[in-house]
Amino acid sequence: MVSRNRSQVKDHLGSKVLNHPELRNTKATEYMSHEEKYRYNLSRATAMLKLIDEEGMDVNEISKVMSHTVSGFTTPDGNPLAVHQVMFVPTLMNQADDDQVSRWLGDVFNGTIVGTYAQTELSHGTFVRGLRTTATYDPASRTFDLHTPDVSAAKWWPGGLGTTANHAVVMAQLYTDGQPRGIHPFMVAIRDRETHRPLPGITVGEIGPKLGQNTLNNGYLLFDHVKVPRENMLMRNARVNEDGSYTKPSHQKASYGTMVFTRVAIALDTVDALQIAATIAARYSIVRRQGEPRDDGQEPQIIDYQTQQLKVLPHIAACYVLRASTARLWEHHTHVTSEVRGGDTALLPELHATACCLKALVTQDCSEAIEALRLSCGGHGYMTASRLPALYAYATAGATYEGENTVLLLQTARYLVKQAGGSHAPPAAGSAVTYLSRPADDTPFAVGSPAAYVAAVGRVARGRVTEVAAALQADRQTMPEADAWNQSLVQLVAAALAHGRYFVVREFAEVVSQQSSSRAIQQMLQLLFSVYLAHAVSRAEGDFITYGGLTPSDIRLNRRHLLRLLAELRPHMIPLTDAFDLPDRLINSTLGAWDGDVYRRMFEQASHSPLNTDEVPASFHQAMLRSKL
Ligand SMILES: CCCCCCCCCCCCCCCCCCCCCCCCCC(=O)SCCNC(=O)CCNC(=O)[C@H](O)C(C)(C)COP(=O)(O)OP(=O)(O)OC[C@H]1O[C@@H](n2cnc3c(N)ncnc32)[C@H](O)[C@@H]1OP(=O)(O)O
Ligand SMILES: Cc1cc2nc3c(=O)[nH]c(=O)nc-3n(C[C@H](O)[C@H](O)[C@H](O)COP(=O)(O)OP(=O)(O)OC[C@H]3O[C@@H](n4cnc5c(N)ncnc54)[C@H](O)[C@@H]3O)c2cc1C
Repeated sequence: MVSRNRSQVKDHLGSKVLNHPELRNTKATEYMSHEEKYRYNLSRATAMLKLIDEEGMDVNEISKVMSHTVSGFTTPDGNPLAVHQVMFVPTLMNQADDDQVSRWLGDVFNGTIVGTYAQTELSHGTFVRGLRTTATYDPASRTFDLHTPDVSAAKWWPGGLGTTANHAVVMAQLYTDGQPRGIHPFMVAIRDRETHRPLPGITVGEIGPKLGQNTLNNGYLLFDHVKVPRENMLMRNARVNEDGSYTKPSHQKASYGTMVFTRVAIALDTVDALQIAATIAARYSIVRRQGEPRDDGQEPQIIDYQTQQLKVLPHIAACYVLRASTARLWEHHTHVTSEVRGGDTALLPELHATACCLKALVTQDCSEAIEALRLSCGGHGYMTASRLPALYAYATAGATYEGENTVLLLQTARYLVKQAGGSHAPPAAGSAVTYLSRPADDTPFAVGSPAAYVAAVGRVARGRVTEVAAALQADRQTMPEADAWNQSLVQLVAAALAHGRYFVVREFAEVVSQQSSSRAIQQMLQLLFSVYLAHAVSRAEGDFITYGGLTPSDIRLNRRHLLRLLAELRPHMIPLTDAFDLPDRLINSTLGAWDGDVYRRMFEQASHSPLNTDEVPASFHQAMLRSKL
């Protein structure tokens, strides 16, 4: 048992979620059927929406409340209204014009309209320009004809589409005046508001079981020449006039804006999943004792094994570092979005590049970390009731949806090599890429100096980007662009990740230096930062020798330094995870409860297995005896 002051849910919104009359009583969902799970998660997601509405929350508050969706409390098997909340509503708010907003938003907020974001098709997800659903404008009837040419162009994946939504923002190839105009968003009613039956010309349903998040309610959707009024194309950016004439958007990728927002939201949100996993593994690692008894006669706590410290502690440091940098990205996104709404798109390319690489870096790091934390809990980490499998399934989905990570890193790399080659508009003041046009920071490497580590991370990023930019430039002289690009793909991805790492550590260095409320807190942040940096070097030693200016001797020193830092961090592990302030009901894990009463909880959860209801289950007589085993 652990004795310390119990952490409280200080956060007002968090306690509103936990104590909401329709949410506070939870049920175990493991043994429910697919349909029962969906009904349970949907009713809880609806209660959350009502809460958001009753409280009149702004986007920051919504993001806080939504962050509970990853927990085992609100919608433990996936939130069927997540895409409504995180993509459909933001798309209307940012891509519909003022008239359209006033036409639809009332019904959205009173729950009459429930939507999804229908972009991906069976045969195209990544290559958005290749989508094949068409929206052909007819000036005579002032309608668009929405059509799915064949089954490979069926929409496939949209969350909430399966059985929940009655509307969709559909991304389709626009044709006006016989000309293709590219991908544009359309507001389309897909089910009757009263009966919920699919409307004429619409085929819709759910796609089937997945690795996780099975109540996200992903669906398919086909159109058979469905007529949509002209006023239903979202017209804040591009316009189609009554006569079919077309007005271009202010930025060619304006219609991709929702994706940028969601990438930022996913980066922020995946750190929540890591915080939960880190809390579970930290608590379990002090409760679990196993091995040859020590002098005090007790078997050792597993956290006192050096290998266990390496499996757990760097990920606690990562929670702090990634939380800070994703929060900064969220603020930056809010700023740039308001500029774009005012017609100034100058900051959009860099926001896109940063959102792409942070979404990729964070989801990759968090899913690897959650898997390491699951393994750190041995056999019991494999139990569903530990919650670690679901957290992994959640985080790893983030590596695919909203832009597959490799593809997003290549978007960032495209921006970086253009910056390095001077073929892009120069970066604005405060840009994250100015380091590419300056001489490398030659601060000598020294273990124990976070500033020296940050400089080395910067040299790796700079070295990676300039090297691949030069290789690409050389290849372009001898082969077609697509071949030259393909020739450098692996190095481009590495360059974008190195740039992302540099962004993250610079942001955290600033957070540490600005922290002035308490010396003790600053020292703790410095220790966490040192662990993160030493671990980052240990994971990419080759890069730090090749580009970062470290010698083999520095590498050896860093390995020892990291292990010393872990031993220094170990006594603070529980306060550092308690500080995430995650109540037991949100964590919902047999291994990660605050009181450490692991074994009793494990037995308690086993008692729910339907196979334990009867001493001899009916299946014994029906299957085993009959087959004469
Ligand atoms: C008050 C109330 C408020 C209410 C508000 C409520 C708010 C609530 C808030 C709550 C939030 C908090 C809680 C969160 C909970 C999360 C739970 C998650 C649950 C689960 C959700 C699951 C969701 C998952 C959903 C999905 O998965 S939805 C599908 C996502 N699908 C993809 O992501 C496809 C990827 N593919 C591409 O994005 C493109 O295909 C492609 C690769 C870019 C190539 O695009 P292409 O058109 O070929 O362009 P290029 O030729 O490569 O580039 C040409 C030029 O354009 C440039 N450029 C390309 N892009 C862009 C871009 N964007 N922007 C700008 N520029 C761009 C490029 O830099 C280049 O510039 P240049 O170099 O020329 O200067
Ligand atoms: C849980 C979940 C929820 C989702 N929700 C939604 C939703 O609400 N709405 C929606 O519209 N979609 C949704 N999606 C779809 C999702 O956005 C796509 O699956 C994702 O964008 C990846 O696209 P893809 O499936 O075409 O992958 P592919 O592009 O087919 O990826 C396969 C492989 O090809 C590689 N590859 C592809 N293109 C390139 C390239 N140019 N260069 C190098 N490598 C490349 C990738 O790196 C990857 O290794 C969801 C997906 C999941 C898993």
